[in-house]
Amino acid sequence: MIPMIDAADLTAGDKTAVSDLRVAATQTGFAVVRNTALSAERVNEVIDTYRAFFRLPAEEKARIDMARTGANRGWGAPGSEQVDASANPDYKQFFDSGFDLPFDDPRAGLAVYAPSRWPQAPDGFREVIQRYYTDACGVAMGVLRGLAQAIDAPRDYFDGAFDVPMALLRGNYYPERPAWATEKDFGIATHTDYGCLTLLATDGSPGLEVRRRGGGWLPVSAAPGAFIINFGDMMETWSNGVVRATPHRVVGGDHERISVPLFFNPSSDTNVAPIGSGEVLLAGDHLQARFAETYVHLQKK
Ligand SMILES: O=C(O)CCC(=O)C(=O)O
Ligand SMILES: [Fe+2]
Repeated sequence: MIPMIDAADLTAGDKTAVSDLRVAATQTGFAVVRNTALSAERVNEVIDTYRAFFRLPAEEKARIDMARTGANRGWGAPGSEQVDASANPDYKQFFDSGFDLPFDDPRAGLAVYAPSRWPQAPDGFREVIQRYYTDACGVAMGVLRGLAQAIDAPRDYFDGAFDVPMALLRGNYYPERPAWATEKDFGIATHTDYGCLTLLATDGSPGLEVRRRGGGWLPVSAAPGAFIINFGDMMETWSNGVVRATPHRVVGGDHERISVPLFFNPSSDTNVAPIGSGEVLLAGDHLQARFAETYVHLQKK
């Protein structure tokens, strides 16, 4: 069973909400969070906005193809991400945007803070996506405060680490599963997320499957307005394995599907080495290493 958590209860420190989040973080790996500051209307607007972008001709999207850059901002064409080395590159396409650094920030040269690349169409795309980015980061921070409490740390434990978040907002577009797809082809192949917390909105249709600890796959879906959350590799490392990163995938089926993950990651100079280990592992290096493994254009050949 995937826990269902009320965000307002979590903010209030409600015991049940906190203990449900503890179960999600340490056992099931996934939860559904509802009653956040983001309404179903807002999420539908974002999904419709991404859909209008994905419907543009490929030549148009190619003008902001991330493959021509050394970073991961803009359009990711089908086949541009390979999250599992034993599977083929994913057949999904996607659009990634990131945190807007002030222009004089000394971190401006880092790929993890690369400037977003915006399409000329559809109208209003940038405004809708940036507004959602800001508000989704707020919702994610609220979940992290609950997580801190759930793992017996002070509620503000993570706050200082996320003031310049390497947060990446993605729109995923899965077409109908292609007729040519083999058992090595996926919408997105089996993977764990790379960062700390993923806040996932979807169009409500099924497709996501979560690996059960005992084996097998559990379908998880949530209507727009509810969010699927899970934890990534960085949080697993940082928490000394207390919080777990859980593998998941989308095989794809007979319908198109849009999902919108916010990958919520701390500032690049955060030490995410296991707490108490005395080691140093910078969040920026951790994240960049995972990007270099999985984005085809960043893979070392
Ligand atoms: O589309 C989904 O439901 C999951 C997407 C996902 O796992 C990802 O983008 O990391
Ligand atoms: Fe994922």
